[in-house]
Amino acid sequence: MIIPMDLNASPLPEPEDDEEEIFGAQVEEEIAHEEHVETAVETLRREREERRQRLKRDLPDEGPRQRVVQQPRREPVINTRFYDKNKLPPGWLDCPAAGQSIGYIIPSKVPLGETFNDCIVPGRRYSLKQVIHQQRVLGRELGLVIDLTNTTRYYQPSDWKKQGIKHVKIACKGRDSVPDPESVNTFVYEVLQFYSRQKLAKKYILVHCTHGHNRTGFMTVHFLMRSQSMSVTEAIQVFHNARPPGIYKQDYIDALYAFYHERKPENVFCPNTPEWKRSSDLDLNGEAMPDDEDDGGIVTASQDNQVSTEVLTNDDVLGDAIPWDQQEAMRQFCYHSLKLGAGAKGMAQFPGSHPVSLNRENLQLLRQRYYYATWKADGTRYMMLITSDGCFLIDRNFNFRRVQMRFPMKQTNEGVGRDTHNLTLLDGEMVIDTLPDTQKKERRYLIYDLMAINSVSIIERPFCERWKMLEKEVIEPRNLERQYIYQSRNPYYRYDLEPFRVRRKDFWLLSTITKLLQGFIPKLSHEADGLIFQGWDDPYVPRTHEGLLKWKYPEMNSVDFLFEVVDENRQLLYLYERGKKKLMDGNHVDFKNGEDPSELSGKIIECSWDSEEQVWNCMRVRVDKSTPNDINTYRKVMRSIKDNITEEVLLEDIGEIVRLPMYADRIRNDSKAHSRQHSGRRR
Ligand SMILES: Nc1nc2c(ncn2[C@@H]2O[C@H](COP(=O)(O)OP(=O)(O)OP(=O)(O)O)[C@@H](O)[C@H]2O)c(=O)[nH]1
Repeated sequence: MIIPMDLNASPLPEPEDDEEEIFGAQVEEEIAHEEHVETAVETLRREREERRQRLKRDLPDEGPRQRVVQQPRREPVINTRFYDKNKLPPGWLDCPAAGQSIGYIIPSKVPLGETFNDCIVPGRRYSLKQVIHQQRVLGRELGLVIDLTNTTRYYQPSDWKKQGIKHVKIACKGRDSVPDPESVNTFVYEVLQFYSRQKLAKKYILVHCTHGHNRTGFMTVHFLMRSQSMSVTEAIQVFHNARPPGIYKQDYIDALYAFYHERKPENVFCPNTPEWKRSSDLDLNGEAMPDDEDDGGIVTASQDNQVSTEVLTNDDVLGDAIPWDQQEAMRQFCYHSLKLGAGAKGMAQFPGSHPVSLNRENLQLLRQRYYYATWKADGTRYMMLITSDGCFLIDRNFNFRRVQMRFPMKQTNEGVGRDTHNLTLLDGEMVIDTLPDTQKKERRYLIYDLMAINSVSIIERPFCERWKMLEKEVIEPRNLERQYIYQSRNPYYRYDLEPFRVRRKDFWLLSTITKLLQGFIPKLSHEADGLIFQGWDDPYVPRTHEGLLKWKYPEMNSVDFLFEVVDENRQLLYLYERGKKKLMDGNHVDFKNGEDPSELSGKIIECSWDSEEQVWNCMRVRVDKSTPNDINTYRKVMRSIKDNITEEVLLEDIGEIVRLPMYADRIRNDSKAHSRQHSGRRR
């Protein structure tokens, strides 16, 4: 999306005199005992003022200000509970009102309601009405205000609405932390939605925190990063130009580089704290007093920046939450790409293709169609949607979460084109690899299918074509850019800081299945629980795909039950039948790993069948699933258990299959093509 830049707009006029302002202050809930509080506040204020005067007298002019910038901030000496509800935010008065527009975003300090008038002389007021008026003078109509302050005391949001302006509150603590990723996602979504809805009349978005620098800058930079091809340095500079000195908290700047996996260039410096902020309020140590909501202490940069000591598990929740509406729109895109028609709002189910268990009957399919095999990676299933403003993992519950990844487009001959993929839909398994040399654990997304590329559905194309496109269009451009990062559009990007690695899954000719089973799988650096047989010419079939076959090691054939414990520790096992719970009478589970059954009541448990004891064994709790298997899946698993296709039987059968003429010819051709490709790569 291209957002017109309006960086040369003229500076704003000074705030005008008060024109009968319309706000009443909102009384903060926590100030319950007003009289007591006001006396305490008065005393504290007087004491602080005395200390400030003393410091001003005793210290040379620049002394304390230097220390403000260089020393780590200490805890405030005043209990913030005693803040006067009409106290001006420190530095607010001298802080410039608003910056120049960045596209349609106008960064601003918080406008204050009329209850603040006693503290502000006419001529220095900046109320909601004045904001609207000032922007009108500059030819801008406001349509949306995004309020990032962490309080409701500054003005009444309903006053914006009375003027026909939408108000969105995204409360962000300014102290001790950068805005959290979910708030950032909400901000970017709100702005994008606002842009996309107003086709003709372009209205502007006022974004404010308390002073319109750090939180406002942080959010604006995120928006620029996701809506345009920019580096973090460029985006920070754009904000700096529009609202000097821009973001002036070092940790906010570091968090932005960390979030977008970019190396910070050596010549990037954090601006000094502006004069209006430094001289506003000083505490006993000569440091700037924090506002109750804004400013302050030690900021934690994104976790990517820190050395991680976490233990990786397949059940970890990956990525950041995003607004529900955004998920709903992306669900519809998936349904559309998979040609499923529109899913009922809020009711859509995970549409990914699902294999069926191999039995003696469907084993015959291998003789009728041309198949390849691959190991059945045992991690967590995710589809992935890459869009220009982010990359989203889609779990089995059809929930979307954002992960910070980069998927560049293939370079055209002209070397121009869009920078990254937009609306490309993939399918795969997230596994945890243990690196053989160091035993270090690393997450890897093994992609095995490509269903849409840049918004074009390709599900009807044969699998072999989709799989080749996956390599050419998605994997190769990433690898190339990674290799030649210094020549890329963003030489500061660091793929090694992404939350997981990415690879295309390999598929093996059926003639090499013994090697796959006995040589390759045992050496894999992640778990595998069987094989997948993939029809080489098959389309992508959403939901159950009767032609996509899974073979599991016999002891790993499993069913996911909904488990419940009722009175007197009676176990109940449920499956689903036409979307409703179905009690599986006569089934019983053993908990050989010492789990307490009563604690698992209400959970989905994955069980394998012990044919000697005629009982189910609980293997694990499926935290990634909210519904049990369907009765039909259960029947297929039971059939596969009964048919008992052992490794031996399987290898024997496939040995026969690959001698069939249809296989023999294609295998010969494919082998030649593979070796040509490999020798081409080696050259
Ligand atoms: N289609 C396909 N699926 C694979 C592949 N490798 C691993 N899988 C996984 O195999 C799963 C299907 O096997 P099941 O045994 O039915 O599923 P599960 O592992 O118990 O988990 P559920 O998906 O919850 O049923 C898919 O959902 C994928 O997560 C692959 O190469 N192709």
